[in-house]
Amino acid sequence: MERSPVLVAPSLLAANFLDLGKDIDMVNRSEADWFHLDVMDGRFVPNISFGLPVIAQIKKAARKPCDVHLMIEEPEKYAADFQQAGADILTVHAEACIHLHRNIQQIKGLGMKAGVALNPHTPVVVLENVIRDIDVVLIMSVNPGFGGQTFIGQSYHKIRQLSQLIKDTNAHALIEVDGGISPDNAANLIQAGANVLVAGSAVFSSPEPEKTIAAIKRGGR
Ligand SMILES: O=C(CO)[C@H](O)[C@H](O)COP(=O)(O)O
Repeated sequence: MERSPVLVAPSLLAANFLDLGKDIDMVNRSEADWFHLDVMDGRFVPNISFGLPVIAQIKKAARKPCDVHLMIEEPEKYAADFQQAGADILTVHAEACIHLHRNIQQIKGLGMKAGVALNPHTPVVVLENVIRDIDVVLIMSVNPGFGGQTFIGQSYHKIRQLSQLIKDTNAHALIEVDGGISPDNAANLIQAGANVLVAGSAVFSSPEPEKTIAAIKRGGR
């Protein structure tokens, strides 16, 4: 069977917020597939980023789906607000959800695709009983909270384990990987089974960001 093409989701966390419209236009023009938007609350992760009003503004200019990654406690309190702000895919952390199954149903009930993120220390097996309900699993390949960190090599093993779980359970979830991704490791990630690659610093610190996006999509070539 032919493999579906890899999706690329530039993370606006690394964009220039003084000229955000320019970076959004670049992503619109590029071969990128989604906008990746990182929301941090200073509690679930040791950093605070941006929230609902900024996402609502980004949504007005974005011509591609908005993939919102909630690094926040009690995400269920805000799911409807993020849907209103324009999230197409809403990802919560397994570690932040006491009732993960309920949270996934809530997101889908609001008409969004449901994502579940796993921190580097969280084993894939925690998803065994919900994997068939999930649209996207986000494997964090750095500890969440900051851009520009070094990719954690153990993530390859986790991607392969998740890929096997998806096959074994006949699930349809996409495997998204986030943290320390660049054209240098894209081929290995795709080979391991990743379907969606998130990249922040590699894209927005590149002198030719559109070419970098295209290179990640083609596995570094
Ligand atoms: O979720 C994140 C941080 O928590 C970012 O999306 C991720 O780190 C991407 O940034 P970079 O490509 O610079 O590593």
